[in-house]
Amino acid sequence: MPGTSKKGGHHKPSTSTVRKEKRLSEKQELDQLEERCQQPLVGTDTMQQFDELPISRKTISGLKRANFIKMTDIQRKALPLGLCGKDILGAAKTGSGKTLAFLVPMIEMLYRQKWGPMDGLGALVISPTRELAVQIFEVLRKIGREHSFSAGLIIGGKDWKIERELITKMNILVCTPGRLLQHMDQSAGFDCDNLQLLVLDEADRILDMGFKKTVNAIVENLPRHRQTMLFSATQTKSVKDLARLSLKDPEYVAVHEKSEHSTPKNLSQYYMVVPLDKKLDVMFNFIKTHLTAKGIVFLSSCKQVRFVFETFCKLHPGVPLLHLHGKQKQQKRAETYAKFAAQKAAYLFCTDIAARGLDFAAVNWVIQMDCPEDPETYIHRVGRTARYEASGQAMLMLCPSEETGMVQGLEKAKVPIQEVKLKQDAKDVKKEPIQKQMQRLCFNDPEIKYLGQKAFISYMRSVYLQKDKIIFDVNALPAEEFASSLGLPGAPKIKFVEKSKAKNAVRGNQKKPSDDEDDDEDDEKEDEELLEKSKVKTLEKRNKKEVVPEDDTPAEPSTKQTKSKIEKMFNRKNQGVLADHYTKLVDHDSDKRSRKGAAADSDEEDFLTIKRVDHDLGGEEIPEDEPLPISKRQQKMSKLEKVKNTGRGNKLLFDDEGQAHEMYELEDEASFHAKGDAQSQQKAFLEKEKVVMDRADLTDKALSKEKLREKKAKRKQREREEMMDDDYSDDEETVVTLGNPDISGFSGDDGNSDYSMDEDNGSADEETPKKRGWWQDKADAEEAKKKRKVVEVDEPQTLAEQEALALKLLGL
Ligand SMILES: Nc1ncnc2c1ncn2[C@@H]1O[C@H](COP(=O)(O)OP(=O)(O)OP(=O)(O)O)[C@@H](O)[C@H]1O
Repeated sequence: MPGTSKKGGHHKPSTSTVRKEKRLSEKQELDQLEERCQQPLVGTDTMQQFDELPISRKTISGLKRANFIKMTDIQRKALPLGLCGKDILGAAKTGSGKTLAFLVPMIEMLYRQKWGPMDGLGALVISPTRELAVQIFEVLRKIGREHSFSAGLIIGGKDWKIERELITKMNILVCTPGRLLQHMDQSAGFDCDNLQLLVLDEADRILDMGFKKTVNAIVENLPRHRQTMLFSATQTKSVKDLARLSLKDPEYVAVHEKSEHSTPKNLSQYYMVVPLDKKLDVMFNFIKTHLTAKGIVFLSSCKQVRFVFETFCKLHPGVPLLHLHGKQKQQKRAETYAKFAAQKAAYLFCTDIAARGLDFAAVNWVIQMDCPEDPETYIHRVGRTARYEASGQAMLMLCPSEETGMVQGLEKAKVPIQEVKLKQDAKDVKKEPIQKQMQRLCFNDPEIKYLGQKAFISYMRSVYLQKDKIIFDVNALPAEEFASSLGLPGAPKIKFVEKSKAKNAVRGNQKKPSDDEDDDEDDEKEDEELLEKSKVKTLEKRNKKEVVPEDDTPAEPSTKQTKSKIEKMFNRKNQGVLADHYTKLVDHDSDKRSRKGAAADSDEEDFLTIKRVDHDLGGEEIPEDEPLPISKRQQKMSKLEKVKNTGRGNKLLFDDEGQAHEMYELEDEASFHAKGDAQSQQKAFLEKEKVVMDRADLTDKALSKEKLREKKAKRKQREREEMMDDDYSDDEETVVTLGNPDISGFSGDDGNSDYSMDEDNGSADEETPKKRGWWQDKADAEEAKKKRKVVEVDEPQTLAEQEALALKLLGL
């Protein structure tokens, strides 16, 4: 009988029967799920496990395999609503499991709607950072492993062309706002008209000013009729925000709102008042005394992160150090993320790019070297530890001027934090191992010094640009001491500090600037002015080809005369390099150019510049009373200038006797005529030259042939490599991961689902080796491969061959 085989008298059902049964049970399940989801929610509060909810077997199995059995509070509250298609505003503490609270309803909604390859994009998850997007995508891969949707990760930093092609074939996208909008604008064929569900993770961040325009533009491209979910540990309740997302009667799910604290209960939080110039010392000592810990250290700018990371690495604390910030290339960021996740003991220096959502296992400490801009940022930063049921510790370093304002803010935000005192010996001026070493590093390596100067400036700028002027007072900071602590011979002069001082002097003893609207406007105007002025100044400087002097001169003229010996030596030693560095230091335009390039594929740069619009400082002024030091570079340039002005040189040829001759000397007439008449001489010359030219022509042709051959070989090699890459593209963290096992055929995971296009292919597809699906690990794929054992034989020709084949198939 076709389709059946006989072995030991046992009847095996045919493949089509198995498929029919499977289809039927799937249909029954879908009907039941749909019915349960339509019913009013009763008793869901008491449910403990995922499998008590109307969730498909496939998802439950994915959840189980990832060890998700019991629901967390936010999941218990949000899942029933999400599964019923409600719009949700979800708020719960960091590390409480919000990711599953939106991913499960998302997968289920598409499953219940029998979403297929031809339906296009069904669900969209937007994350503020690439790292968080990757993380969400990984969870989706885990729990959705048994579903057959195609899913893609769109975060920039990868091949645009490939992304553009694949994005049109995805059912689910996890992305960062900038890159998504770019595709909406530029990728023909990418449309979201069918979108059913939109999720904004870390919604308050995505909706804040930095992403405002991008998000508005994205939302304009989405259908109004859809389900929308917003999640964050610090949720937005702004009616305006919700209106622009067109939420329909959203359910506000805030599980920890009534709890006493806004941070995880297993988190111990401390703050320490540390003078600005002692922070590096304290941090380095902390690392040295916690060598077996895993910690995340937050600083306020990329430049500080780089400086502290580079210098600490050179000081060899005895534990791996890593750094993560928005100006790194995507690949580097991904590598750092993976490395830190895998380390048991390590310290990661980072900006707020890592403040939200990142879920590194077993982080013991979160240390905030720089004060966060507000309590929300504090809550997200410390939330990188004490996740789920783990415990953790957090330390906040506050400058004396920041203490009162910040501690009050934290209290208001229900953050339980206690003060620890800095040990007296750390305050002791004589004990400054880091400062001495920093000086040495800066002295020996101009790059480090340059980084130090940039770090200094960017820190001062970040404080200056902070909104909350009660906490952040740039004039209260000990600039000179801070510069010394970085190893710099003096504080780079910064104009905005001067300006701010002057402003305060005018204000006299009036109360400190508050963060009300007017003040903000004032600040913004002032920032814009500064930016414009310094742009003009930088341009003027560049036009004049001015050499910018070494600007280590302290801000105060009195200290200018007392240049230390070390400083003078340093200046001499690194004069050339420094002149170059200083050009870089004031060349903010070029900085911006490079930043522009980076920002093109760096979303978080967008938001990091919101309140911190990158203002040029314009403060690197040339002291009028000092002669300009001339760098080697400039000396060289002036030499060139001199040579230029001396007019064109003459080319001379020297004969065997050493006599100089002009390149073209006129022959005397007699010797010219002695060689024959002019015409025959011309003919002979032309013939001779033709031989030379022909020979050269031949060599050129051979050379170009050789080059063409090489080019062709290289192209072929590249094509071969690309083909190999295509075959294994889902081995690596790609921008777009093929969510479907076979994008061109769109076959389902087992080819049996109701909406699988090739379900009638019978057993033929069983014999075709399948590509590894996006939900499968390598090991899984290998296992599946082993299971699909196929006996390969040549067509039997004789009776004996047919018998042999029959025995082989019967396993005898
Ligand atoms: N039901 C569950 N059972 C076991 N572990 C869970 C469960 N839900 C989530 N987790 C784990 O808890 C950790 C935190 O989850 P998740 O990253 O979703 O938190 P979050 O609320 O989004 O945090 P954040 O606000 O920082 O983004 C993760 O490691 C996740 O694997």
